[in-house]
Amino acid sequence: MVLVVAAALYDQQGRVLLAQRPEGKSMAGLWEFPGGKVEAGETPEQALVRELEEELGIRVDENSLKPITFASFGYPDFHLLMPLFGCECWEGDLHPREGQSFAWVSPQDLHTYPAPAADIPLFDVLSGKTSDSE
Ligand SMILES: Nc1nc2c([nH]c(=O)n2[C@@H]2O[C@H](COP(=O)(O)OP(=O)(O)OP(=O)(O)O)[C@@H](O)[C@H]2O)c(=O)[nH]1
Repeated sequence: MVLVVAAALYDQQGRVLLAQRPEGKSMAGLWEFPGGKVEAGETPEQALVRELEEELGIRVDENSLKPITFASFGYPDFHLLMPLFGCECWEGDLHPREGQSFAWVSPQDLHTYPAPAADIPLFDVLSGKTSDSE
């Protein structure tokens, strides 16, 4: 099982940041939440603060990370467990430090972006979609 932690960064219009996985990585071209694997000895919050600095060049206080939901998804080669934290404040401007493209997306439009299968239930949560409303 692989523990990955991810962030839904919100701008002032309530849009969410998606990043496109660059060429050369697994699942290249798909849009996902910034984040990455939790390393040995890290809490999920510490890992997310580190990843956001490494990937986007922003500084986030752990206290600004609010748990939203999680993904638990079986890929053919590993099982992903991924808590998703919301974050509305950070320091610094976003820079694609790993060559990613960025998109600020209204929650109801998240489904129009091709994404890893594990993310689809997370898009449902963020857009307020329930099984009753399908
Ligand atoms: N950051 C992030 N990773 C996700 C999301 N959804 C999802 O399935 N993943 C998967 O979780 C893993 C995160 O790994 P990572 O981003 O730290 O590492 P990486 O690019 O080096 O991955 P790789 O070793 O698979 O190439 C990847 O397999 C990625 O495809 C998501 O929304 N955000």
